[in-house]
Amino acid sequence: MPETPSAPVLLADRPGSFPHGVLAERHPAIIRQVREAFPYGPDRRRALDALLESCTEGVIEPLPADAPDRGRWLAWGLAEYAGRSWFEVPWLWSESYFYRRLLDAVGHFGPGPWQGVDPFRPVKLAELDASETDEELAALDALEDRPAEERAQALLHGSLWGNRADLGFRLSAGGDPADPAPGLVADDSALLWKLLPPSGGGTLALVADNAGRELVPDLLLVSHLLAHGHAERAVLYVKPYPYYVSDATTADVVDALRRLVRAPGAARAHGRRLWAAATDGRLSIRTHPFFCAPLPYARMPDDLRAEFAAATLTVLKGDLNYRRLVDDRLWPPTTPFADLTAHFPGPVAALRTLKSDVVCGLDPATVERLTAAEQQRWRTSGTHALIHVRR
Ligand SMILES: O=P(O)(O)OC[C@@]1(O)O[C@H](CO)[C@@H](O)[C@@H]1O
Repeated sequence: MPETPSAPVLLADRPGSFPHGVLAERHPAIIRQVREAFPYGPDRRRALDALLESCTEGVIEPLPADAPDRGRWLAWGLAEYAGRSWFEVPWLWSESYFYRRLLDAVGHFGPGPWQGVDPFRPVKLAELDASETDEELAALDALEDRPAEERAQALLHGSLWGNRADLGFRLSAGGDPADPAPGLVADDSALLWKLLPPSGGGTLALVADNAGRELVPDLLLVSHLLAHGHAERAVLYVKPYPYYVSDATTADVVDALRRLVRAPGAARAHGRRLWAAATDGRLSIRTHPFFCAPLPYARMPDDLRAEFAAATLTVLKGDLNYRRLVDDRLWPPTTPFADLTAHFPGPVAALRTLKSDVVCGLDPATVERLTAAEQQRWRTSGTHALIHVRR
């Protein structure tokens, strides 16, 4: 296979660019949101103010000498980047490290009263308990009398668009026959179903993204795939600690399962099936430090590589996982997904709404249509999505 020519690493050094806006506006807003969401004492508030100063006017600070994962972060690049501007190192690196520093500021790693407290729990619970979630779960009942194949496709789209926190169970029927799933810029779902056929058995690895209204449809998809034999086992990978505001942890999986079990109708049946699958081992929850690493998946450690190699298909959810899977560079959008994921062990799929600049695997006509209609906005507006699969 010809070597894929490289492309520039995405940086946040250009005011007006999307990455710059995330660091310069979104991160300060997140610090303020967290600071107001909890009755933190003066020490934590001072630490949050110091982080605000660092990430807007200052430089990347090292972790405290007693940080439990200091060695890991030094191996991930902290020795090289400490002392430099947040805006001049790879955007993926500085964005990811911001969340590690935020957890430090709120005392998440302890020791102390805030050890283990998720600073994003209020926003996660608000979303999970929102009335929209009730409506979206009620939509499941209308699915029940549809053919299994149609339910599978609708739940796949529910998981895909859940990444936009818009759970709309998009039935493939209805809509414009010419474009049954508006907003999809690439759709390899036919290959996904070839890799996960009904009664195919095997193991699905699903690398989750956000909690709440993305994790619920992810779990519903897993429930269907297990119930209809598309997979004999499912492994749900979540983050080892709170990350990127809404990324799912084990606590969030439990909250989502409880939300399903206490819902009426088909949602409750899914919840009970998933709870049983988790207790008998058909559904495992796993995590790994690398899911909070500021690095592309091409650099994953061997133990995680071996787990994915053993899966029939690994599905990575969301924008951040996509950026890490294909490497956060400004690739030509028509660069083949298979080329950029040749490093990944075993068949791999990405279900992602486009919320940042990186994209690949699009056909030229699609790029031309999108650019003519929206210049470059289609890359970051969250109104488009893709299903990429490489066998
Ligand atoms: O992985 P998710 O949750 O889909 O999205 C995460 C993310 O898109 O949010 C930020 C701004 O949208 C990006 O920097 C980052 O990639």
